[in-house]
Amino acid sequence: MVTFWGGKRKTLVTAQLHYLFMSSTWILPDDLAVPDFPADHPGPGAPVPQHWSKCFGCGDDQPTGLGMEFTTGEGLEVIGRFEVAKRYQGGPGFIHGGILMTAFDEAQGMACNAALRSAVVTAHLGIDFARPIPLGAVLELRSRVEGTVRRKVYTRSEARIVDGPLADPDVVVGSSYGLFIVVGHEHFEKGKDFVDGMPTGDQDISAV
Ligand SMILES: CCCCC/C=C\C/C=C\C/C=C\C/C=C\CCCC(=O)SCCNC(=O)CCNC(=O)[C@H](O)C(C)(C)COP(=O)(O)OP(=O)(O)OC[C@H]1O[C@@H](n2cnc3c(N)ncnc32)[C@H](O)[C@@H]1OP(=O)(O)O
Repeated sequence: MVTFWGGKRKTLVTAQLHYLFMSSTWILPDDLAVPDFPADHPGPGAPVPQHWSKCFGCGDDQPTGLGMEFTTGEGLEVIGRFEVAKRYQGGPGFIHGGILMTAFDEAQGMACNAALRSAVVTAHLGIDFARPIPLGAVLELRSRVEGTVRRKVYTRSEARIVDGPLADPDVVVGSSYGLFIVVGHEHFEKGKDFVDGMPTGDQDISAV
């Protein structure tokens, strides 16, 4: 077992390193509050809209991006999918680790947004790479909010290959834990001189 301090704010992270199982454990705070289930939640299987069209993770107007598509899962879970394109190659034949991390970032951010209906940004993200993921694989990421403390949102996610090469829905090929922070519109105001495109959308949070 390895214990270390992660992030500039010293989030305590304990990683139990095993070779057979996904095993990192992120110690959650004792005062974690579980968010209420939104009254207008559509139930499992409903599409979750992109949060804005130019997003590298989910945007449909971002040709080099991941193009992740999301649906609601059971409870507060969201399910994201994308195919590992050839341009995401790291080692020969396999996904670049940073691409998988990007996908986890997006998926956990979407889980926050679906559960809390608030804009969030990533403060800290941890990842376990459990299996090599081949080009052409279709990855499914299941993500959820574990709880909140003030503006801090604690999230978790697992990835599986559900179609294409090495598909096995019973095998977790990677997992992630993350800390997101709820922010207001003023956070994105700081980017208005650099923004590429004009964020619009029917979600209030998309009109950055
Ligand atoms: C840029 C892309 C995002 C575009 C989003 C567009 C629309 C958003 C709409 C909805 C979102 C929907 C889906 C999202 C989908 C994808 C997500 C992608 C998200 C990203 O990819 S986003 C890019 C990377 N991300 C950043 O660019 C953040 C840079 N950063 C900052 O902007 C500040 O750093 C900030 C705002 C994080 C905090 O600053 P702040 O001044 O507001 O608040 P403060 O410092 O007081 O922290 C409050 C409490 O969090 C604790 N805390 C803070 N940081 C911590 C850390 N690292 N470890 C442990 N604890 C930490 C403190 O200790 C305190 O805790 P306590 O309450 O206990 O005192």
